[in-house]
Amino acid sequence: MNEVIRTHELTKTVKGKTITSNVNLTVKKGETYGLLGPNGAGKTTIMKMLTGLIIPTSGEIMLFGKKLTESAKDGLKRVGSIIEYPIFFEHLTAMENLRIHCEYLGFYDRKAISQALDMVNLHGIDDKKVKDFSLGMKQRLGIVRAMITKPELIVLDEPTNGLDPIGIKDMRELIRMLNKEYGITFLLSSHILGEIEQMADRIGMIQQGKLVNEVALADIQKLRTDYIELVTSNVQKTVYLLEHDLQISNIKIVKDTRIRIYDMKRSTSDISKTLISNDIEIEEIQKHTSTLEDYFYHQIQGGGKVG
Ligand SMILES: Nc1ncnc2c1ncn2[C@@H]1O[C@H](COP(=O)(O)OP(=O)(O)OP(=O)(O)O)[C@@H](O)[C@H]1O
Repeated sequence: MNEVIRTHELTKTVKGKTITSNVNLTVKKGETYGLLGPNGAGKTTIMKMLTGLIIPTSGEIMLFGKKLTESAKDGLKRVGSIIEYPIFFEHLTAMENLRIHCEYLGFYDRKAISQALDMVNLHGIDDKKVKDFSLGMKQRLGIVRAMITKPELIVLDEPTNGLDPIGIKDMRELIRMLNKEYGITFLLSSHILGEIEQMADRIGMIQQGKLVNEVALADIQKLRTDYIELVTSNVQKTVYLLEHDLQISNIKIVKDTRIRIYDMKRSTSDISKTLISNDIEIEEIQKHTSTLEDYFYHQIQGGGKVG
């Protein structure tokens, strides 16, 4: 089974308000999948449905190849999750919290707890109560708790939210390590593109409750292009000079006065010198790289799929 999650037309309505509609997403085994979308887009709601915390209004969830329903929740035993914030017994230590959790689940393995605490650098603080933990430590403890029963899928809602830069880096490294070394599949959410970019292999863009696009990061990166953009009032002569004097072939006129050069064999200074020596007035010339932001902006603004 190569698919861990597949949803079909997953929809949630609350009191007549549509929160998510017709979401068809697929999470493949071994990948880190990032749900990306602004606050209120519906990411948490999707994750709650996938982890059995709320029931979909309509649509279907396939978890490890089996349909997830109220009476068939077996697949959830293979899932660990932190949706919104992890809640602990604040007056107890990390170890005590984990023991209670494991006993509750009927999974008791003292060694596994100890190993898991080591893995996330939470050992050596045996006497410290959770109420004295930083948010980053609590998040890491939340992950330990989510993974202690050795799940195949971990669902994390905004795992870096509220963390300081070191906490964010630690969290990223922890997720990467668990994914690469233990083969755990991750479903994460974030409203920050840069975060998702650094953690996910594939991205599902959520906008107003809809899945706008699902794309592999590697595919977007292939689409990144460098170009030189120049602005001049004499477009015709400029294009002639670029083609004939500089042998540049891949040119696009984007507006009346704006030209994009995708053929990067000539530098901006070579181009400027040639044009100036031919009496062309250059209002602006600059090298650009299309970014991931450009891609997503285009998807949301120009894709026409939102709404
Ligand atoms: N039970 C509910 N009743 C009414 N509205 C709800 C309910 N649950 C969620 N919503 C609304 O649905 C929208 C989506 O919420 P959700 O928490 O899923 O978004 P999100 O993408 O996770 O955003 P955030 O990052 O802010 O948590 C929000 O406008 C929220 O207020």
